Amino acid sequence: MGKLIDVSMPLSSTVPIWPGDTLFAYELTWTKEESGSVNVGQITMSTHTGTHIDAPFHFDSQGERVLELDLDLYAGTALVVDVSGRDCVRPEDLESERLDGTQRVLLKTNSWKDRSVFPVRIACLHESLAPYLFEKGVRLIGVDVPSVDPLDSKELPAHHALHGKGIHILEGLVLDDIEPGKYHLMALPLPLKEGDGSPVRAVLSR
Ligand SMILES: Nc1ccccc1C(=O)C[C@H](N)C(=O)O
Ligand SMILES: [Zn+2]
Ligand SMILES: [Zn+2]
Repeated sequence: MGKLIDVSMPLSSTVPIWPGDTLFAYELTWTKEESGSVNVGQITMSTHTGTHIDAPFHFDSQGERVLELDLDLYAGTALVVDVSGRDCVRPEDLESERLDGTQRVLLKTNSWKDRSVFPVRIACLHESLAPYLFEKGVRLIGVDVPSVDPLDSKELPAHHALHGKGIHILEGLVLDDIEPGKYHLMALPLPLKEGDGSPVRAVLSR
């Protein structure tokens, strides 16, 4: 396996968050001077900050929580596909790709240009993508935007359609410098027992 390429958003007080959601904060509970031995930090954040996964519980109250998710979903071969320029990604946009046998597909929409602010508009996934990807054997879909649905959607058709086909969701990847093609992905969630989502450190290697 080659060198790891980081495709995660750095977490700091300036990381853009979903409007109205909890701001990211890191602070020291005790400085080395105060404790006499060590600096000890604490973090406060929404589970949907930066590069993260959605557990089905995020949009389905009966759905699985983070700790119940199969870790194998988040580690293994992944195909990076360039779908930039599409408003809504549909099966025909993926027809020329060799998806068969790829359990993980990462879509490079290039629609979140300024990572210092939360986007106003992003490319989304059409719900018909779910049965198409399912037929191809895909189990994880990753995107370079904060959501697989339009930002103002309440019904979340893509989230539900993907979940209905057992396809899990990874959001907020940084794919700007990644050439389309086949990689090895690792993006493991934290072992949050009741979590509806989790930040991940997502990496690719050739
Ligand atoms: N963090 C939020 C706060 C309030 C309302 C929605 C969200 C979301 O993250 C939903 C989004 N559909 C998502 O893809 O995860
Ligand atoms: Zn999310
Ligand atoms: Zn989501």
